[in-house]
Amino acid sequence: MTNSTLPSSATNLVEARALSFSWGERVIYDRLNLVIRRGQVTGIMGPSGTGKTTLLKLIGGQLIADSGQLLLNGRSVAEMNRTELFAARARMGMLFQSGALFTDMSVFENVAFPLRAHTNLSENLIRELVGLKLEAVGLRGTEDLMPAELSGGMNRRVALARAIALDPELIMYDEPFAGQDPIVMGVLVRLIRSLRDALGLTTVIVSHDVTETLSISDYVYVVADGKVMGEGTPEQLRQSDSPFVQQFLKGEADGPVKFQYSQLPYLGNTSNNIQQDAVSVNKGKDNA
Ligand SMILES: Nc1ncnc2c1ncn2[C@@H]1O[C@H](COP(=O)(O)OP(=O)(O)OP(=O)(O)O)[C@@H](O)[C@H]1O
Repeated sequence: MTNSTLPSSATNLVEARALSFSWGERVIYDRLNLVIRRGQVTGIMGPSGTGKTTLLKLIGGQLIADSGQLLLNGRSVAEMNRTELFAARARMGMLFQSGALFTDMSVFENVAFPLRAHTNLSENLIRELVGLKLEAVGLRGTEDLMPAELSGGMNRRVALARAIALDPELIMYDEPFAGQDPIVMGVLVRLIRSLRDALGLTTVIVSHDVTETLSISDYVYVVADGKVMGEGTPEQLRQSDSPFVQQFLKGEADGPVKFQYSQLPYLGNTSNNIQQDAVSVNKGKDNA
């Protein structure tokens, strides 16, 4: 088979094809196209509220597109049954912004949690694997500590060890640097990169921390107004002549990117608005 006849899933673990998604009246994605290439670190950047977390939920099959497709290993997430979705999710590690550990469980139990939920491994093997994952994030020996005894940065690293417990093929980080001091940020940048290098982990980072995301990514999408406004290697993006991209990279408040919550006119806190919010929250598209 020549390269041109290979299916796109040979190189692309995830593909969004003309993907549209709205919360109520609010359009989050309007025929979005992007790919997550195997073994690469892909950064997805955009102003707050553009729908970066929503995209991770679409990839994880917790939300389903209104139209277009979200392909995982060449298969449409919308067409997977519950068993297939459960299996696909077991191959994904997610590190959410809150990075929440179970506060009433030790570090060991936190990292062991996905192993217990998804496998029938013996207690000895679980102990071995938890040790290896903690080693990978530089925290071997912390097994018996409780989350409250750890610093914020250590908490995040334990959450990372938990996210890689099942040797995922894809790991997704939602704002991994948010609220961390520069030293912890540096540690996380190196850790994310070294996990990619050591395990060949396909990695997605959604973030609005420009410097860190550009320093870590092989390929970056800048998303705003439901579309890809710019894409390329970090170097290509820095040289982009798109005003959107330049405004975003430089963190300027004035320019083509609107840094406001909603493009709908402000109507005051009327009961209509409250009803509208309730409708979008209850829209029932959650597939979790
Ligand atoms: N369950 C929901 N019901 C209604 N609207 C929602 C829901 N979840 C998210 N939204 C809206 O969708 C938009 C995108 O949210 P999302 O969390 O994906 O953005 P984001 O880019 O990750 O933002 P941030 O960078 O601030 O975390 C926001 O305007 C948000 O209010």
